[in-house]
Amino acid sequence: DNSTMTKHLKVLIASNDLPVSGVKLLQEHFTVVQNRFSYYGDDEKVQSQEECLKLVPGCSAIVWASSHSITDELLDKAGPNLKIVATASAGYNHCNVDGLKARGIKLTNTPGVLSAAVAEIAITLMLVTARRFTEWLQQVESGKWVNGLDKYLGQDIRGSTVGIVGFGGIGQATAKRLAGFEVARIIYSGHREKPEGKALGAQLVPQDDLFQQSDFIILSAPLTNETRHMINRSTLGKMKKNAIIINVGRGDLIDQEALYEALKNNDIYAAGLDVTTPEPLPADHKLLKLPNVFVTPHIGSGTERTRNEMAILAAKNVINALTGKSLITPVLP
Ligand SMILES: O=CC(=O)O
Repeated sequence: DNSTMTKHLKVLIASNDLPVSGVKLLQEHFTVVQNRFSYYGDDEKVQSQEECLKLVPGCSAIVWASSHSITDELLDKAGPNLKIVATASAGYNHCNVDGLKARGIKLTNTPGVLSAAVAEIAITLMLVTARRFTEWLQQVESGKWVNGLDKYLGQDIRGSTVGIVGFGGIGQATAKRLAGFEVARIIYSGHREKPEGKALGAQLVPQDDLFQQSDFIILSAPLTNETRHMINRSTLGKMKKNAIIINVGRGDLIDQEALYEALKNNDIYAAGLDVTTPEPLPADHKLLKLPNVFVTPHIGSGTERTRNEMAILAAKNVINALTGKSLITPVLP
């Protein structure tokens, strides 16, 4: 145990909601300062940002646990001690990679541990959109059921073609979970063939083919300049009338205005979104008025086990970085 060697190092936990398992692990090794305010939603956003700027000077590490952006101002305020930012998320589009790179600061994320939980939400959203839960739930709430044998019929996952955009950990975990659903085909798009594809019965196809052939299109790609608005008027125009889009990646993978039009005109069948632009999506947003949309509030990794594993992985990356060991899940080594 060399924790006495590191106790003088200060670590900022930049939000008040990191699972306590991660907080405790960090406290065993470092002097931990933690944001008292919530970074999710908007209520305490300004206080939370101010608190971070106040606490960060002299810190050797920051554990980031929100989808808000890491600003240059924050990194400058931290000063030369800052060695690593560990984000408790798989995505790192919000992490100011250029700013970290320019300052020689390491970055880690938490892929892998959350793949199963996010895949479960992808499957959930496939089921609830294919089976028209938005409409059914409205009927239950109003007490007026219209469940005649030929009414409000849904679609089967059985026999369908499922297209997965972004066949990394989450995409593969989703394919794995489809094994019992008797789908006809699993196809995926991306830069290269993945060695795991064969065992999962998944086949690499050009992205346009995926958009044209899929009954379900699952977005599990990271948000980059290349993937931003990959779902747009043009790609929506290639899709089948019964296509269902599931997004468990990032809201900005989709041009939401174009998606709204396609859903409203029934050019496609439905959308299941765990991520939106913005987050939170305002309660009166027009997307939420459509009968063929089901939205969840960015809960992909939200299970007890997964959030704990993410917190611990983030903490372990910090410990390794500050004790000269190699990072477990590096983005910027
Ligand atoms: O959105 C959640 C994540 O990137 O882990």
